[in-house]
Amino acid sequence: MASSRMVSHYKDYLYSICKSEDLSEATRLLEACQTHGFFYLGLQDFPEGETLLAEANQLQSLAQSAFSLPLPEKLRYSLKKGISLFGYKPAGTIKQTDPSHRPDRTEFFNISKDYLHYGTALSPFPSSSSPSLPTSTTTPYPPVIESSKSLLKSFTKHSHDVGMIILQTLARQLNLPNDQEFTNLNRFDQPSGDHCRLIKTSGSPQASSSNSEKSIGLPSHTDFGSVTILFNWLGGLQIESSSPTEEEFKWQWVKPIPNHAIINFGDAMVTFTNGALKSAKHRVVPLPGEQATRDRHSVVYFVRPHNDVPMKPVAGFDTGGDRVKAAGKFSPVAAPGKEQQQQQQQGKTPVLTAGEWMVKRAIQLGN
Ligand SMILES: O=C(O)CCC(=O)C(=O)O
Ligand SMILES: [Fe+2]
Repeated sequence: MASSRMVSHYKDYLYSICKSEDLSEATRLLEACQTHGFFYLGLQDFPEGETLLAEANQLQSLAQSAFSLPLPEKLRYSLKKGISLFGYKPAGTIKQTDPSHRPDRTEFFNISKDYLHYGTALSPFPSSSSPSLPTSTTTPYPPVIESSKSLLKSFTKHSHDVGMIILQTLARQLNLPNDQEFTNLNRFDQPSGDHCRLIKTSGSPQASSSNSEKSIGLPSHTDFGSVTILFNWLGGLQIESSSPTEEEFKWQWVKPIPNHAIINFGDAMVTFTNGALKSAKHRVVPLPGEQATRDRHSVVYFVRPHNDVPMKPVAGFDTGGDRVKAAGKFSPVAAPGKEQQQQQQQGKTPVLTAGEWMVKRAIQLGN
């Protein structure tokens, strides 16, 4: 993909970009975010980057152990659609976004940052939207995951830090009056949907033939948070081209590059910038060639706006006119409930909070 040239080195480059010492790299970062919504981030040769790479590798091993548990055991930790984003999702549950409604081959564990660091918040959803939610249980994850808590804590903190540097850099590049404009909406110490996701996409002996027609790795979707920091080791990820000339070029491969993270933006950033930044559609397809039968693991960290953040453009992008719908699918303007009607009567545009918005997006995506 064209953005493969857009390779930044963690801290060194990004901090220098923040200090405006490397304007050309910062400009390319902004361009990648406006066009592809994806870029690679080199993590080698810097202590902090090497640490994050090592943590991602260890989490890949953890994923292998966690997914090798028997299905009934994994199902004991299932996330509850529309109730909690966190927990286990079995394969075959996400069909809505695939045009042929093929079942997905991906299972994952969503592990809450708030649970890891603050011991709370199995649900990121504000109690007003879901009054009967449990907010914590003692063992929300299998023992193999629970016993890796310190690794998960470290990975989530380091990944969040990377996300904040990127957001600060973008705020500068977009000439926002305050370069903390985006980071202030994604604070680590606030209750949010931030989480680490461990993923397994199953290979299958028949994967390269007719079976591949009947299932898909992970259907086309946009992420709905702010920044996604993704580590994968096998191919299969594709993004929708920003300028497809012909149908066969509609999807572009995003191959893993050793020692790099893949960064992409989610729909929250589209909302905050009223469309100036892009959240690209992406999917995971059955692996090409000799990789076809191999199980594929990914490790992800999702930075999401904290629960009480209003989902509306930030100062500078709030033109007062029409608001862009993130991914063309879902407008963060609230459906007129009682509170929203009151706001409308007062001449205000009703706006969902990030917590409320994420419930709707999660249900829409089938998880
Ligand atoms: O596994 C991958 O490479 C992509 C995963 C992904 O897009 C997601 O979890 O949202
Ligand atoms: Fe994704």
